[in-house]
Amino acid sequence: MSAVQALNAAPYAVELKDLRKSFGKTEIIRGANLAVRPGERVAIIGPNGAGKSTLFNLISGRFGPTSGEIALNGKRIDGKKPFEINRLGLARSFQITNIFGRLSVFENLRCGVLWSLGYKYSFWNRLSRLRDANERAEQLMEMIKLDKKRDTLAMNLTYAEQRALEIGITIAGGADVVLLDEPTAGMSKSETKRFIELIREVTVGKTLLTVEHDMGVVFGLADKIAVLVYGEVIAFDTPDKVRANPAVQEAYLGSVLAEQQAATATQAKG
Ligand SMILES: Nc1ncnc2c1ncn2[C@@H]1O[C@H](COP(=O)(O)OP(=O)(O)OP(=O)(O)O)[C@@H](O)[C@H]1O
Repeated sequence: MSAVQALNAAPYAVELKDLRKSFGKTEIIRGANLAVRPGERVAIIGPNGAGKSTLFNLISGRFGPTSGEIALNGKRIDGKKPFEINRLGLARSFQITNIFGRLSVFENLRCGVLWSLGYKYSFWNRLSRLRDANERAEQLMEMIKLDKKRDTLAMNLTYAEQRALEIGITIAGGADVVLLDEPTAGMSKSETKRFIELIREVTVGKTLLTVEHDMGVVFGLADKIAVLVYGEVIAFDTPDKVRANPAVQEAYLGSVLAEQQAATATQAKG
């Protein structure tokens, strides 16, 4: 079997089948289908209110679907709790930074590692003896390029460094599917560029799903783009094909690209 055949035979990393979610009488996710192969980097884009965050909440188990199926590496996960899904290999970071400000970079990462190993608070006084956790935290710190800030309290890091730390905590448990919600939101252009590079590096060999509004990030990071409009995936393809897709142009991308080009032109003039 060739490598390509083997990949095609492997179960999808994430698969959604006719997924639906209603809040009260309003159906927000309306029969979404998606099949993401292991190792793919996928950006989910779509207009405000299309249901992107809801989709993430369904995949990570924060909400249960009204109907339909979600599978992770071929195993059904719909209806499971977030921590169970996490143990099965899916990790998610949030738009709101989820770190301990009064702990150092190293301590934050070590907490992430220990959490993933299922340690309890009572073990924390023996932390220094947990050599595996320490080693893994050191490795993570190098991966996210914060090794020079090892003992800095998280609250004293820059915003971009805090977001990097958060990604380190997210991947601490070794999940092979990573969900990042607007990873570069609030960053400057140069920070964003560096951050995309960092995300690429730390997710090598992993499956990545991001929700993203910034088309620069989408086209710089994604192997494939899923376009969500009114709770349905209307296109799922490579960036070039999605860009050229008339249905996507009409429903979303045409106006967004025009807006972003206009904003860039205004900035250039100013
Ligand atoms: N817990 C909830 N209860 C009721 N309605 C909700 C809930 N969560 C989301 N919604 C509604 O679902 C719709 C989709 O919201 P969602 O946040 O998933 O969209 P989105 O595509 O992520 O939007 P944005 O790009 O603006 O972040 C919105 O109309 C929102 O008000």
